[in-house]
Amino acid sequence: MLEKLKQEVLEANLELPKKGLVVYTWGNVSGIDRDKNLVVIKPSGVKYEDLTIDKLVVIDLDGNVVEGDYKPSSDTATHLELYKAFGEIGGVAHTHSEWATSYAQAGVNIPPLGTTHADYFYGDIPCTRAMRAEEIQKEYEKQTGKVIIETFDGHNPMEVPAVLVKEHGPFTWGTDAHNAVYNSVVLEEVAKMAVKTFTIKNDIFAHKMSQDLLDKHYLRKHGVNAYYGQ
Ligand SMILES: O=C(CO)[C@@H](O)[C@@H](O)COP(=O)(O)O
Repeated sequence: MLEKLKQEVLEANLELPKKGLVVYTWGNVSGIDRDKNLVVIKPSGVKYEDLTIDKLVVIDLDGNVVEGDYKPSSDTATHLELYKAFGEIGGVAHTHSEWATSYAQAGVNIPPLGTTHADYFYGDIPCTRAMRAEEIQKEYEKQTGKVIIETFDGHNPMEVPAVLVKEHGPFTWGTDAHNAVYNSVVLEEVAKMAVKTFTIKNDIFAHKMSQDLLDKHYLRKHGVNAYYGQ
């Protein structure tokens, strides 16, 4: 069942160590079949070098395992909350990539400083609020998803397909599992450049890019009259 989606999710997961975004088992990727409302996700705690298609887990939107012999990722409930709230997304990725996680640990949004950011993210990449004790103690992973959704209240998740979960790390999403990982790669580069920019000169007022340039770069790629590429 879902062989094409499983292949996509396998390749997207394997892309994480290839791009240097995960160490050991510090991440996971999933993809959804919106017709069947089924999600394919990495099994929990399985090393990337041991990951094969038959180890992926198929779950329904309530988290019930429909197919697979392994336990799904411990972050499954977070992925499911995102799929339920953001109807247009087809894939979710989570990593502990160094630069983005450093922002998450500092509890600071990544502001748009230049066109690299603006080509993919139409504004700040937000950091969530800290999780409350009761959210940590009960249904922690589900509550993590809810805190992300709260952070995006009133904002289009496709315009900024990434979030920094405070004291934890980044989640990204996209049209499918590959696109979610692509956004993780871009997020990491943008986070690294932001740290370096502030290291050279620590002045947010000097660096925050103009709204005109942010509009130009985001909309020429993603707007109704986009003209970037072929
Ligand atoms: O966030 C964390 C740990 O802090 C997890 O995402 C990471 O260890 C991966 O967990 P899984 O192996 O997917 O269960």
